[in-house]
Amino acid sequence: MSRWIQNGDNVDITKERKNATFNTERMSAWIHGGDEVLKRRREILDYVKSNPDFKDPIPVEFLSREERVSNGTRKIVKMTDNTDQIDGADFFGEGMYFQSLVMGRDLHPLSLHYIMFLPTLQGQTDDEQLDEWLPKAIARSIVGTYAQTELGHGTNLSKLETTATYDPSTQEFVLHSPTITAAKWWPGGLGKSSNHAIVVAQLYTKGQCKGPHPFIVQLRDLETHKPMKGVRLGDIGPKLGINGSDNGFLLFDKYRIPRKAMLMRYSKVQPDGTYIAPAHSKLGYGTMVFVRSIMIKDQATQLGAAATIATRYSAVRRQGEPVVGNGEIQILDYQTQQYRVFPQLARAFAFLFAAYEIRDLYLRLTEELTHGNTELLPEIHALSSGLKSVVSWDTAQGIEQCRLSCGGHGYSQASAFPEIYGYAVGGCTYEGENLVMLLQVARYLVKAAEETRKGTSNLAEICGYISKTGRRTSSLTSIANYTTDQIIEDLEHVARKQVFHAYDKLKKAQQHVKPEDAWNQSSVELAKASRWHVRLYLVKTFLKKVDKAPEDLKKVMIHVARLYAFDIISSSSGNFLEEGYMRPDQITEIKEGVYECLAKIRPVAVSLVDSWDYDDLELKSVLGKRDGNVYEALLQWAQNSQLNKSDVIPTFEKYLGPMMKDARSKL
Ligand SMILES: CCCCCCCC(=O)SCCNC(=O)CCNC(=O)[C@H](O)C(C)(C)COP(=O)(O)OP(=O)(O)OC[C@H]1O[C@@H](n2cnc3c(N)ncnc32)[C@H](O)[C@@H]1OP(=O)(O)O
Ligand SMILES: Cc1cc2nc3c(=O)[nH]c(=O)nc-3n(C[C@H](O)[C@H](O)[C@H](O)COP(=O)(O)OP(=O)(O)OC[C@H]3O[C@@H](n4cnc5c(N)ncnc54)[C@H](O)[C@@H]3O)c2cc1C
Repeated sequence: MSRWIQNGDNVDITKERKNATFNTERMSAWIHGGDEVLKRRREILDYVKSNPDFKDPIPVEFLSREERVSNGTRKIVKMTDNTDQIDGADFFGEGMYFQSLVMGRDLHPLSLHYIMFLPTLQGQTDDEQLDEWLPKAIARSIVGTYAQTELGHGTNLSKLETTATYDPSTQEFVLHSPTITAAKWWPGGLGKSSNHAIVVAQLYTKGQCKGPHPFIVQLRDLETHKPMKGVRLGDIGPKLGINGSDNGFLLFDKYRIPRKAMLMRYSKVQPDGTYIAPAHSKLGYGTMVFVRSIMIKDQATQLGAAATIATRYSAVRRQGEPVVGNGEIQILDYQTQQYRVFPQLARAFAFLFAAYEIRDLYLRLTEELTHGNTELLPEIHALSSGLKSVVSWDTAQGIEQCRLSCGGHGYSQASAFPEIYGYAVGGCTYEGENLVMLLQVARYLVKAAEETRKGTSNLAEICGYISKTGRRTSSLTSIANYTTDQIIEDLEHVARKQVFHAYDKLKKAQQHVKPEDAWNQSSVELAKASRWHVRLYLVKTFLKKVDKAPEDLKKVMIHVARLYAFDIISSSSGNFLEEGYMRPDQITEIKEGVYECLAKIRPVAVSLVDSWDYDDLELKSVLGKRDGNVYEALLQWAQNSQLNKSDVIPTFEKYLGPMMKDARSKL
C-alpha cells in the first residue's frame, strides 16, 4: 500500500476534510435546495448503485462507437423502465440527476426524445393532438427527436428549406427536401433510433409561405423499423463528444402526412387551407426557450465536476519543494493553482444559482401562457439566450483551465476532462450559436436603451439599471469595506456604459448606412453589451443568494461569491478604468481582494467541492476520486486498454518487428 494511504483514503485529502469550517452536509442541502432534496439525491444514488443493469462493462472511453451506442441504448431503456424511482414531474432536479448517474456524459439515443420531443408535444399540440401523442411518447411506444437544423441552415430559421405544402384535396401536407442543403442534420437519436420526429418545415398553404412550423412525422415503420417510403435517414458519424448518441440526417421525397400532423396549439391550418396565425409569432420556438433554460444547470454541473476533479487532485498531488528538505508540497498550495481553479468553482456556483432563477421564471412563463399571456416571452427569450451563451462559454474555458491545472494526467481520458469538455462545449453551439444568441439579447437591450433615451422608460427589473443615473466614479474605498451594493453599482456602471456605447454606435451608423449594415458594424460592441448584462445578472443572483444563506455557510460562501465578482472586475479592469470611473489603486484593491478570497477558500476548498455532492459514479474521473487514491486507480484504469490484452500486439509482428529486424540485419 502507498505511504499516502491511511484507512483507505489519501492522507492529504483526509487532512483537508478535517479543515472544514462548516458542515458539508448542511452546505450540500443549501446548494441543492434543502434537506429533502439531498435525501432524495442519496436515495436515487443508492438505487442506481444497487442496480447492476446500470453498470458499464468497462469504462466507456474504451468502447468503440458502436459499443457506446449499444451500451447507451441498453442503459437508457433500463433507466426509463425504472422512472417510478424518481419524481417524473421534476426533470430539472431528480430527472437530470438520475440521468447523469446512469448515463454519464456520452448521451444516448433517447436524449432528444426526453429533452425536446416530449416538451414540444406538451407545449405545441392542441388538446386532441396531446391526447393522441403524449401517452405514446411517455409510454415509449414511439421514440422521437427534434429535427430542425439543416445542412444549410441552423441559425437562420426563416431560411430553412424543407417544405410542408398543404394539399386541401387530400387534407395532407407534402414534406419535401428540395435541395441537399435542406437535409436535416444533427438531430440527436435521428440516425438509427427514432421512429418519429418533430420536423420543422416551411409551411405553404394557398400558395403562400407562412414560415417555419413544427409537424409530428413518422419516419420509420413501427414493426420493421425500416425508413418509411419517401424518407431517407442515417447517422452523421463521430463528433467531438456525445458519441453514444446517433445524431442523424434526414431527407424527404414528397412524403405525405395528415393535416393533423401539424402541431396546432398556436398556429392552425383549417381543412380548406386557411391559415390562423399564433398570438405571438415566436410561440413555435418555445421548446428552444425551454432547453436554453434547463441547460444552464447542466453546464453548471459540468463545470462544478471539473472544479471538483481539479481541486481534489490538487490536494493529493505533490510537486515542487519550495523549502529544500521539507518535502514536496500539495500543488493546491500554489497561488497560481488556486487562481486557476477556484474561479472555476465560483463560476459553477454562480451558474447553478442562476439556473434556479431561470427555472422559476420559465415555470411562471408556462403558467402565463396557459392564460394566453405572452408578455414574459421577450424577457425570458433574452435572459435564457444570454445565460446560455455566457455560461456555456465560461464553462468550456473553465473546464480547460481545470484540465490544464492537472498537468499531464489531465490530458488522459481517465481524468474525465475530455468527456466533460466534449459534452459541455456542444452547448456553445446547440440551441443557438452563442454569438447569435448574444445578438438576440442585444435587440432587447437596444430597445431598453431607446426607451431610456426617449425618457419613456418603464423597464423590466432585469434591465432597470439601464435607465438609472449612476455615480460618475466608483465609491470603493477599501476591499474590506466593499459592499455588495457597491459591487453591483460598479458592474451596473460598466454594463450600462457598454449598452449605451453599442447603442450610440448603432444609431450613428444608421445615419450613414442601411439598418442591417449598421447592425453588423456594431455587432461586436452589441455582443459585449449582452455579455455585461448577463454577467451583472449572474453576480447579482449569486450575491443575493449568499446574502440569504445561513450564517455558518455565508461566512464561507461570501468569499466564493466575491471571488466571482472580483475576478470579473479585475480581468476586465480596462472597462472600469475608462473615463476615470475607477482609479488604478482601486483596481489594485480588487486584485488584492481576489488573492484574499483565494487564501480564504484554500483551507476549505476540498470541503466546498465535496458539498456539490458528486459521487464517484457521477464524476467518472480517476483524478477526482473521493478517496484521493489516484495513482493506484490510474494504473488500474490503464489495464482496460484494448492494447493491453496481450504483451505483443499483431501490429508489432506486422510493422515494427520487421522494421527493426531489417535494420538490425543491416548494422
Ligand atoms: C444535452 C444535449 C441536447 C442537445 C439539444 C440540442 C437541440 C438543438 O440544437 S435544436 C435546434 C436549435 N436551434 C436554434 O436554437 C436555432 C437558433 N436560431 C433561432 O432561435 C432564431 O432563428 C433566431 C432567434 C436566431 C432568429 O429568429 P428569426 O425568426 O429569424 O427572428 P427575427 O425575424 O430576426 O426576429 C427576431 C425577433 O423574434 C424574437 N424571438 C426570437 N426567438 C424567440 C423566442 N424563442 N421567443 C421569443 N421571441 C423570440 C426576438 O426577440 C426578436 O424580437 P424583436 O424583433 O422584437 O427584437
Ligand atoms: C451537439 C449538437 C447537438 C445538436 N442537436 C440538434 C438537434 O437535436 N436538433 C436540431 O435541429 N439541431 C441540433 N443541433 C444543431 C444546432 O442547433 C445548430 O448547429 C446551431 O443552432 C447553430 O447553427 P449552425 O450550425 O447553422 O451554425 P451557423 O449559423 O452556420 O454558425 C456559424 C457561424 O456563423 C455565425 N453566424 C451565423 N448567423 C449569424 C448572424 N445572424 N449574426 C452573426 N453571426 C452569425 C455564428 O455565430 C457562427 O460563428 C445540434 C448541434 C450540436 C453541435
